[in-house]
Amino acid sequence: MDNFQYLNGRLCAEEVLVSQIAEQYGTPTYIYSRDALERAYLDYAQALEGRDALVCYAVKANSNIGVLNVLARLGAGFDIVSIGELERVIKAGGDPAKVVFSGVAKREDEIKRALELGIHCFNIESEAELDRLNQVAAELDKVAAISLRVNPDVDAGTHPYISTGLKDNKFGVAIEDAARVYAHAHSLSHLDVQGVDCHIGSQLTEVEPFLDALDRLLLLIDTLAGQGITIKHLDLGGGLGVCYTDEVPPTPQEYIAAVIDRLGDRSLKLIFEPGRSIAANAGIMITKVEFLKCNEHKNFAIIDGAMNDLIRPALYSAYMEIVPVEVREEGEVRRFDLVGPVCESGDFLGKDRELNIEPGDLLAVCSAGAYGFGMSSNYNTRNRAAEVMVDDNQVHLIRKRETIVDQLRGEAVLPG
Ligand SMILES: Cc1ncc(COP(=O)(O)O)c(C=O)c1O
Ligand SMILES: N[C@@H](CCCC[NH3+])C(=O)O
Repeated sequence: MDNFQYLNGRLCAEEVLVSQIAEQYGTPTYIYSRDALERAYLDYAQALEGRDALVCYAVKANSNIGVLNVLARLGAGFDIVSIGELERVIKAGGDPAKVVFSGVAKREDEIKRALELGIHCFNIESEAELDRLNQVAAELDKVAAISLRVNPDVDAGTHPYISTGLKDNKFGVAIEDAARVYAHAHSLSHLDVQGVDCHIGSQLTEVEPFLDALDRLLLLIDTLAGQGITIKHLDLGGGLGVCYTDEVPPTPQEYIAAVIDRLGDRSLKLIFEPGRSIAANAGIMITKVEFLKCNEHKNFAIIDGAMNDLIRPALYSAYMEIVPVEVREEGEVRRFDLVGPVCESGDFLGKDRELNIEPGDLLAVCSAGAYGFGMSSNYNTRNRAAEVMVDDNQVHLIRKRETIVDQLRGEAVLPG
């Protein structure tokens, strides 16, 4: 969180006081740092310099078009999982020729639009999806570049909800079926087999599971070569973790160096789909303490940010660091559960946090740039938060706070 630091006890986003941003834009608000986003992307791009490679930022991590635009300007590619994400990429100035399309159930209309826009590759997750793509491509008289997402049955050692590379998970084609499915893909007239793809999970803090998966994919690539199918690119998905508490994940440089080392003299184009490791530490979410509610068992700090704004703690029991925006000189540190206004006992952003706070104080939830706003909802008819980006000490509103009028647009009562 280098771009969010204290100066004389006051939290700054770059050199802008976070309290000033709160005053201008209200709370809860997501604050992103352009510099942090750029540096995180460049960590990948620079580690791959001199190689045929593509860094496809996983749009789902943070799909704000201001965020996408910052990355597009650096030449990023994008990993999408819906046509909505592709439209965002286009609106943000991204290049469709650098887009890979993941996801287990691409609809015909989504495939059609992606083919018309000329994306780089479809990451296909089942045989049925291969046939669907071939049929839509034939109707449009196009040839679709594909890679198969292979499920290598590797334990990513992460939360079960964000583990994707095990036999039990819905994702990809089982590695033992892959050679047969590739042969089928190769036989289809409107498909061009280009790559092999996998994504074994998110928030990985060790390099070994990635390398285990890589070893299995390399074996598959050699088997396919024996079948006369030449694989040109290797897409290892996303998944590199960040530090939320005390995790020490490998850096992108370390991870990529280990991958390149494993490739030997194979001349494969490399594709990565990082989401969290680009966006998480580029953002915080700020919220205000409304009330303190203390009884003999517990102290609750009731805040104006809730599970609808940031669902990671409620959904995965994820730990997110929460810090005061202005450090109090006086008063006492007490232990609080930080709970929101939503009518659910699971509505908390943090538990048992030692803080010196009073009503009206501002708090910042750290590392909230990924899977924060993008997973927010209108539950309890709450309006979605505002999003701002700090750039060169300027604060830009990149999504205005939603209003109830915005929310009700499109809803209707029955006639009569
Ligand atoms: C196919 C695919 N690629 C990339 C990502 C991005 O993962 P992460 O944010 O962990 O880098 C995901 C999400 O886990 C994914 O499902
Ligand atoms: N949404 C998850 C990660 C899942 C990534 C998508 N496959 C999180 O907040 O940690």
